[in-house]
Amino acid sequence: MWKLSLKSGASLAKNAKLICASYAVDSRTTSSTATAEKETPLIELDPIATSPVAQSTDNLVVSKMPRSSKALEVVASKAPERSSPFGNIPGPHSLRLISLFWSHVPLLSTEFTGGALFQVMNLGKFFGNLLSWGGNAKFFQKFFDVYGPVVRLHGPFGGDVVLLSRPEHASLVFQNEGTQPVRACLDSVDKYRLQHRRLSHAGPFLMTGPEWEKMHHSLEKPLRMSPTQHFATIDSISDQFVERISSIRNLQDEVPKSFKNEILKWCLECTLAVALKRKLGFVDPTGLSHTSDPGRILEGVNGAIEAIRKCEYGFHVWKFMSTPAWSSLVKHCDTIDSVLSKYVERAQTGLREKKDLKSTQDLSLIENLLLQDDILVEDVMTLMLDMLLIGANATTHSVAFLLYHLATAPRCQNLLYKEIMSQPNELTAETMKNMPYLQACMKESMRLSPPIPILNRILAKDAVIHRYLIPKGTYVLIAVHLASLREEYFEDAKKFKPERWFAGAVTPLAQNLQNFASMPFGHGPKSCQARELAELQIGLVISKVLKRFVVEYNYGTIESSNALLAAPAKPLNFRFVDRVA
Ligand code: HEM
Repeated sequence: MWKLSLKSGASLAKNAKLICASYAVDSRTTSSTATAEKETPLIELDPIATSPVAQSTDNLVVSKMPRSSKALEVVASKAPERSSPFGNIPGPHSLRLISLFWSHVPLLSTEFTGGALFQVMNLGKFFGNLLSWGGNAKFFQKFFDVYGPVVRLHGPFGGDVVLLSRPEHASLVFQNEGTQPVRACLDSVDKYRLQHRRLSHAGPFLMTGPEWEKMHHSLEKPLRMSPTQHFATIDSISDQFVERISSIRNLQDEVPKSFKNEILKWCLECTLAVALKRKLGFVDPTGLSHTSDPGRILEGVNGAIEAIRKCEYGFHVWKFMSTPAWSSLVKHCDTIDSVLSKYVERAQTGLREKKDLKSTQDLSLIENLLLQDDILVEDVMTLMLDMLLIGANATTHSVAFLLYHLATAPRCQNLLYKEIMSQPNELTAETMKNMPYLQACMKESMRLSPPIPILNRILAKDAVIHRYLIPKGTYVLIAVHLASLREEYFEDAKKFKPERWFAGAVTPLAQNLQNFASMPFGHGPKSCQARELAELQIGLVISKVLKRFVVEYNYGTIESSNALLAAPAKPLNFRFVDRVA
């Protein structure tokens, strides 16, 4: 059905070869950087070995992220004989000065440097515009433009941060992460749970080691089953959302500027429907009362996200004294917790009353977890909070950006509409798998606007990256958004071109590189556990919306905001025009 542009494939294949050369050079031992550029690659990568796992849908294939790349493993096994010491990695002097100053203050940790980095971005004017805030996650590019592909930010006590963006460098970090990778994030949430609430664990996003593995394992089956198990509920919530769009439009068919909140309500309803197996009424056609349970959760989620952003992206003073942002975080997380605890108690009572429980098939996600001996009730609570704060917000932003990209690419919107109309009237989890253009649109939108634009890891082992020896324990930030916008990996990188994801559009080798250049759901054992659920929710709601409306956006370009969770930086006053039958 869909034909592919092999022209772009040829050019990407050429780029892929160049990048292969750079893998080889990175992992080799050379004393001179100058001669390295001229050397031929040590290893010719086998395109078959590097072919990504592919998901076949008739004659169309949309490539999936490979769990690990054999080609990259081969490269990693070539141990370097010589490398440049960590201290040689270039980085900004202004941050070095700041770190010296702050090292006199008895606080901080590695995350301080991350916090300072974002703080300094806001103060960019004091640093000759070098660090000026670009309005979105692309600000890292300024560091790479000045210091090259590997940048070191100096931490006060040696807890330095290394910035990376190239896929070949990211892949080396992932190869070194082992079976229990460590992701450093959200110290404020960590403190709220472990110190303020005195819980035993910090939640699936923040946990590490064997405790994380246990939680991860417990979540695996219920999350894998949830797209089929809860399809009908998500389907009906999405129908309600379409009705809500219809009812909140003005005479010009535009929805209010606060439309993102409407998407969030749809998403919270879907997320809690999976968690609790009940609808709470977020997408009520008559609107939401502030005092209702869904109203309080919505306010709590919006408030908590804003408070976490303030805590994480400033100096971490809240670690030592209460600040307004910290108090707000506590207040909003407590609110969500108090509402949700009621539902968890009901689930516990319900389980006690259920006699002869033969199958877990019909249980909600939290019932599934409550039945497991080694999962505490407080773990279930933190999981739900993580799902609402991080999962639901990431899904909301993905829907918002996909609507925007389709609105500004009418040709693609039209092709997708045709694919939707070629499906049976009632969509199912199975028929949705047979919608390759929809899948390609989702992939392309998340490439251009990933909801989580920066991945991070604490290095589990020493690694040689770009011939620098980076020690175990270093905090590494990977600006995945930047890689996905580079021409070496994606021709016409800034354009929305879903067709680029079809099998055969590029060589398998180039496709493998693209997969490491665009990682919206992360990579490896710590990658997103709810990817299939999130993709189903997004695909279903977009299909329903496009079936009913033509979507337009008339207010220019929407960039991503500068945040851990990248949100659309402008109001989403889309125009939804009824399709003429
Ligand atoms: C489009 C929506 C979503 C995106 C783009 C997304 C993306 C991500 C990313 C980038 C990570 C970190 C990966 C890494 O460090 O390698 C992650 C982790 C995770 N996500 Fe998602 N996510 C989405 C929706 C959801 C939803 C709806 C849920 C829950 C219902 C969820 C549950 C999780 C969990 C539990 C983890 C932690 C996995 C672990 O560390 O064991 N995500 N997600």
